[in-house]
Amino acid sequence: MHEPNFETRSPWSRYGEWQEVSIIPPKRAVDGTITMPGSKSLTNRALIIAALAEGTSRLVGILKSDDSYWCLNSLRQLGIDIEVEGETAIVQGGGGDWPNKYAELYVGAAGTIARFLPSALAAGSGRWKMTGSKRLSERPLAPLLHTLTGMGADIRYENAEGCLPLTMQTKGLDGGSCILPGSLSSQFVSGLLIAAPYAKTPVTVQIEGGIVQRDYVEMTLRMMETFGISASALPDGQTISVPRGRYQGRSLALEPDVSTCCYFWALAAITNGRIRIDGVTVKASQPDIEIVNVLERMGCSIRRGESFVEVSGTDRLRGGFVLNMQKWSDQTLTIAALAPFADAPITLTGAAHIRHHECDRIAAICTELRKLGIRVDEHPDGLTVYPGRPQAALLDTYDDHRMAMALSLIGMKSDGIRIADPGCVSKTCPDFFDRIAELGVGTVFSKRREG
Ligand SMILES: O=C(O)C1=C[C@@H](OP(=O)(O)O)[C@@H](O)[C@H](O)C1
Ligand SMILES: C=C(OP(=O)(O)O)C(=O)O
Repeated sequence: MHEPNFETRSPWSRYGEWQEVSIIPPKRAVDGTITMPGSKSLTNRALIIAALAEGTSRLVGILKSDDSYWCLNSLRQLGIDIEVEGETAIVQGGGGDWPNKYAELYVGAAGTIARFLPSALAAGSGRWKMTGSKRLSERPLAPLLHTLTGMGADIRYENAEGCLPLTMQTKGLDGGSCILPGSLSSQFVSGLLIAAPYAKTPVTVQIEGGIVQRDYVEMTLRMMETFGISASALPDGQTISVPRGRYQGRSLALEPDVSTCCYFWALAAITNGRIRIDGVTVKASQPDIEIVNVLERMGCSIRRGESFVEVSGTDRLRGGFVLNMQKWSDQTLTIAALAPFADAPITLTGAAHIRHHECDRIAAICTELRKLGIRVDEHPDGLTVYPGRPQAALLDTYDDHRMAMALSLIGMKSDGIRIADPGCVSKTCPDFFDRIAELGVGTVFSKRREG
């Protein structure tokens, strides 16, 4: 079993004392109306932009999970005053510089912080050390950091060049034109855009090649606009220009986390139940909302309300299709977990970049599905999953919240599924197992860790 990196678990995490949870299929069809906390992606964008802004921001409906905790904590280390009252964060913006001129920043396992904060740091002046989990230190970051070096940041690497841990000495971003690759992660582009208004000259970002998960860049541009900065993109979307300016503090309500909603809609799909999530619509800015169209194609009934989305399942999910996951690849694991229960194979493509996420997600899901006796073909950019009846097994989660939540779905339909290291869900959904238990799924935690 994969040894978790417990340092990444924040005070907002749960279940850390348990080595395993058994998932027991619900006794009767799941039927519920629920709400979800705020989006991880929107929370961390809003926190960093509010910290850069002039004046006070009030962010309503933040996500309280490891990824947002380490973001908040890093901003506080930089001298930004942030108060959290329930699910609201009140941020006193620093106006584009950081009050503390030296800080040691630990960013956990969060790709969003590792890719969004360095540019924002480089826009100010000071010296900062940034460290993260072992896995985060292996994830791609070099293209962004090299761009920042080209714009004036002095970055020293403790181990491998272009990776965490690092120390940055900065005195403002020079600005100008830069080229960033789009195929590894959309977060490089988002990261540079967030800090771009504070550069000494306007910034133009040119995206090299196709970009994965483009909607997250659109989400960044919309959040910048909310705080008063309008960037402009050429019609092909590959070149984005950002004017100089200063964000202004704002009050805003964040959308619920659609990526987390997907596990609950999938729960309805797989158990032939019904889950309505209030406060979300199919017009959500997050790309994972595409799952409702796919569940519909698989035979589920969808109600697309003015202020809710409801999924009702079916007694046999339909398969027999190929899906390109490039635009919403966080849900590759969810669809792969549903696929054994479909009536024909499902092939997922376009997701080579998820080999660089919290784990090599393509290799990991293939390995775990095979442990269940499910036939899987692994491809460089995805996988094909064949219909089958999952056998009882203890499944590894690779310190990856999405592996844990997706594999749990299998236990909601099949007997004998045990999930290792349930605590890893706290990266984005710390109370995941309590939430499914409230809906009638059995959860039995076992093997208390020592010490
Ligand atoms: O910008 C964001 O908030 C995100 C972008 C995506 O990452 P990549 O573009 O690195 O794949 C996504 O997988 C991640 O969960 C959140
Ligand atoms: C890829 C993910 O996270 P991040 O890149 O933000 O760490 C995710 O949440 O699935």
